[in-house]
Amino acid sequence: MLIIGLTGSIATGKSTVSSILSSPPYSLPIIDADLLARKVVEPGTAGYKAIVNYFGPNTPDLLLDDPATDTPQGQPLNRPALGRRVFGDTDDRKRDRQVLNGIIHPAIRWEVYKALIYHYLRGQWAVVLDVPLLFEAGMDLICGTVIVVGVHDPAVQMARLRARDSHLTAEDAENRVRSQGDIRAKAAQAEFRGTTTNRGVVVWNDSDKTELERAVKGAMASISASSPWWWAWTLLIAPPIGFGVAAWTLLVNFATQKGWEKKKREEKARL
Ligand SMILES: CC(C)(COP(=O)(O)OP(=O)(O)OC[C@H]1O[C@@H](n2cnc3c(N)ncnc32)[C@H](O)[C@@H]1O)[C@@H](O)C(=O)NCCC(=O)NCCS
Ligand SMILES: Nc1ncnc2c1ncn2[C@@H]1O[C@H](COP(=O)(O)OP(=O)(O)OP(=O)(O)O)[C@@H](O)[C@H]1O
Repeated sequence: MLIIGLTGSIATGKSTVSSILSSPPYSLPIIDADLLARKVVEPGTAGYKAIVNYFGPNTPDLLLDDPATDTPQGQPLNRPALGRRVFGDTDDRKRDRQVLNGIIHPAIRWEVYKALIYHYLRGQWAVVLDVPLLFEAGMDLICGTVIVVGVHDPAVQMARLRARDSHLTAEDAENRVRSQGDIRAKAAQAEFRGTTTNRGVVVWNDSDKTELERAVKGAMASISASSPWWWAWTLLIAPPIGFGVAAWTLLVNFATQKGWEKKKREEKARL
């Protein structure tokens, strides 16, 4: 089964690409990290308790004060309030973001592995792993292909973000955009994996949605040509081959990650 990592920056169009890929003619299953990130912090979970313990004492509006949303396990998190604590580029925000990531990411990873096993056993030829922080969380390691969805103009990205999330102030939106790495760096990292082998694909989403659909169609034509459905069935029917291929993918991705880190270090040293 081919694992297609789908990433980008905030509001660059990952979910839009996800919904294209989940519809015909592709009809691929989607594992959405943003949804899992919500599931693992529902009232009563270990993630919820850790967040309330750490952020509760100095975030008075951390929990929703609305009887309609209360659960027997407690009041749900007030996500915009938590967002204001962790998005931004001051040292405090960065530290708090690291703490939140440390609580949520291991739980998301576990949910992702369970979902991957489920789709593998169902004989899917490919599955889409929609993870905004795919590279940052090191999840590119398990992907056969990584698609980065990017927008060249930050003003377009900001306008789409504010049109979609109208509850965010201009400052909240700025802080969210600044909390993510530069999209050009993510695109370069995908290209470094190898565009000719389809291990890394960049889809630019600067124009309208019809243009985006066309770009996705082009990308999927070459990805599916290099990983046909009968290959997924071979991997399922012959588990030793499946495990061998998975181990090989991990090894190649690990070497690529190390190569990328070395390149970044050398570039930094030259400055
Ligand atoms: C801070 C939270 C509560 C804000 O929730 P809210 O509903 O307002 O936003 P939502 O979850 O829809 O996120 C919107 C976008 O923000 C970006 N984003 C989310 N978390 C992070 C993060 N830790 N660092 C950088 N960008 C992030 C992503 O592009 C995401 O798609 C929430 O984003 C969260 O729990 N983040 C930590 C978990 C995480 O890293 N999620 C991303 C999946 S890997
Ligand atoms: N090509 C496009 N033209 C116009 N609007 C677009 C285009 N692509 C996406 N959008 C809109 O921009 C907004 C952000 O897109 P989307 O939700 O897909 O981004 P995302 O990368 O998944 O965001 P997030 O990181 O916040 O989850 C949505 O309202 C979407 O409908």
